[in-house]
Amino acid sequence: MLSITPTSPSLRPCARPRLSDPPRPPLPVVAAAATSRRKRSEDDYHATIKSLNSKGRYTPRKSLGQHYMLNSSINEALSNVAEVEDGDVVLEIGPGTGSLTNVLIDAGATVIAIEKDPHMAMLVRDRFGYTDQLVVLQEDFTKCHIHSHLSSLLENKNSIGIKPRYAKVVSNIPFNISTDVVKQLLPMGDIFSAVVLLLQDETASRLADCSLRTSEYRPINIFVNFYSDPEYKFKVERTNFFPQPNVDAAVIKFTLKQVVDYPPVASPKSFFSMVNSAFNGKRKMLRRSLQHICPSLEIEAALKNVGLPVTARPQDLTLDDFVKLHNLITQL
Ligand SMILES: C[S@@+](CC[C@H](N)C(=O)[O-])C[C@H]1O[C@@H](n2cnc3c(N)ncnc32)[C@H](O)[C@@H]1O
Repeated sequence: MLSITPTSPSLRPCARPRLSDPPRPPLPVVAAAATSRRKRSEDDYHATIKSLNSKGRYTPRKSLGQHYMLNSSINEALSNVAEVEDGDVVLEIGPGTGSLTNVLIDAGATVIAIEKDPHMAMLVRDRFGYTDQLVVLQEDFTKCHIHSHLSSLLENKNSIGIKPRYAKVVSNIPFNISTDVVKQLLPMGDIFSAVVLLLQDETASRLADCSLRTSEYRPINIFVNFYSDPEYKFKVERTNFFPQPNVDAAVIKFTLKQVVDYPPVASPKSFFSMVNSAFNGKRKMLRRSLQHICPSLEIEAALKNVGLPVTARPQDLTLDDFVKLHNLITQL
């Protein structure tokens, strides 16, 4: 006989939307999702609305990119892409109502969640008050000292009695801080092994697939490939969020390189300064845009040495080419 429990999503007492609720979005679609590890989904549309109403704050804040995930299978897929397992330490940026946090805690992780909105920080603290697997910091991620927060957690033994060597990042972040998040986290291969993010689809595609000689090829592509191996995982339709954004999203995984595996440059700072100068004069040939580093003739000789034409422009160079060029012209 079929037994129905109060936890069946469609029968929970909170499942009735208020009259003020916006129309229910169409059935969410995920282009690809990993196998679900949990038996039930708690954070659907009704649960999200109930959660927002519970603190007397129903209207999501656009300035904070508050688009809440309504599809637990996508949260499961994010966790699976990061291979979150018992004893992991996971950083979550912007937990919101805690739908992804719920899945991460369920997978056995200790989560450090950084939430800028004080109401949402309070909400998520209340929701998971029963467990010591969650630390909530009410801070702006772009301004916080993430390294020191994480290092102290990694020094402790985890729930299965070992000290985890690396933490992971798993987050559905506000689209407007994507670049800041990527720039801040990717060079942290000393504390993170993987960074799995739900980003705007177009941004995820641009970061994962950088084709030479296109207008999308930018210094950020050199940066991403210097510090990580990026992989576009799957597209997430906009109908999966409340409120619905104007664009689709996608999951991207950055497997972080450890410091010993970074391309061999004497100083990443001087390397990226050269790359930025090269792209600042995008239509200019490198023999002109890098003239402030050394004379044109020497740049031409270095380009030939790398196997490139003397007329090369920044969008013609791979990461490897940039590394060779940098090492040649800065060691002259
Ligand atoms: C796209 S929502 C995702 C919420 C939740 N993770 C989910 O999947 O439903 C982004 C969350 O990030 C928070 N947020 C926005 N800017 C932030 C910042 N600079 N630092 C930390 N959290 C931020 C927002 O308040 C919001 O809760």
